[in-house]
Amino acid sequence: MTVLRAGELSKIYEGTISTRALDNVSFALEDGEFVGIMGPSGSGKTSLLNVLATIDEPTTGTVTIRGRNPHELGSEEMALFRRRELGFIFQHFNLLDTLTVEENIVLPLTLDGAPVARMKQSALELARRLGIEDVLGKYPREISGGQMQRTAIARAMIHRPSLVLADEPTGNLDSKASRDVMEAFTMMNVEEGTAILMVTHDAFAASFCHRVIFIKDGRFYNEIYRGENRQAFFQKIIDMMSLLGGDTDHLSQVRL
Ligand SMILES: Nc1ncnc2c1ncn2[C@@H]1O[C@H](COP(=O)(O)OP(=O)(O)OP(=O)(O)O)[C@@H](O)[C@H]1O
Repeated sequence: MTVLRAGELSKIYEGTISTRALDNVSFALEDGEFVGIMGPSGSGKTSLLNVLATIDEPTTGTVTIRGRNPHELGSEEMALFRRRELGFIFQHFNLLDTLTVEENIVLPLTLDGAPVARMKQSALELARRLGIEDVLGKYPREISGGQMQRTAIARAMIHRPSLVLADEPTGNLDSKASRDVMEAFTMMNVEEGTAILMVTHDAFAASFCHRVIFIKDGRFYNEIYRGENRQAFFQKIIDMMSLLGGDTDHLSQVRL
């Protein structure tokens, strides 16, 4: 079944000079797929993610998530839809500083009024699987970036959303923490069957995806599939990034 469909999406920002950030972008994500979006700086990746995440409206075109167009929902329905169907993971983790790791993880369930014992049990199970059970009682400022991002992953997973949208999830992490975080994404994808769409500049992170879609100047440019070998895929991604041009400072050092 199709989890997410982007149908001929265009986004124009009006201003003194109007900018066409997205130009007729179409693609679909099937159940359980893990897909990366890459492209040079300014190619429209964030605009695309914001439209898909219902944070922003497309100028034209449609977004369909599990057969429904969230942009057609009223604000209350939209809030519920986002909370139930979607998980979000950001570059800056977006954890609440005044809550412990455990409280951050169960936050979506708290909003739904779930029983405390069940929430604690779910948080513990997820924390074990993500290797963060030792820090459940700590505050975000007391843990590492990799642990913060795994906390954010646990929080996104606790609702068992059908789709997780991630924006540069390894953007603030060193290579060891990036690997842990990408392994956590893979666990969520394989064990829970969660479909993931991840925007990234990081070829290492992208090499964990099944497929990477490249965009340039707001348009679909190409897509490549992983196959069996992640190292070979990493090289193909690097080659495609050099072909695309644009900023290459984001090219991650080789860390297979
Ligand atoms: N709110 C806005 N108002 C006007 N123009 C915008 C706005 N947001 C983005 N743009 C423009 O739209 C284009 C696409 O930007 P976008 O942020 O989607 O690209 P990106 O691929 O995510 O870039 P980066 O990799 O640098 O984050 C750029 O030309 C940008 O300047």
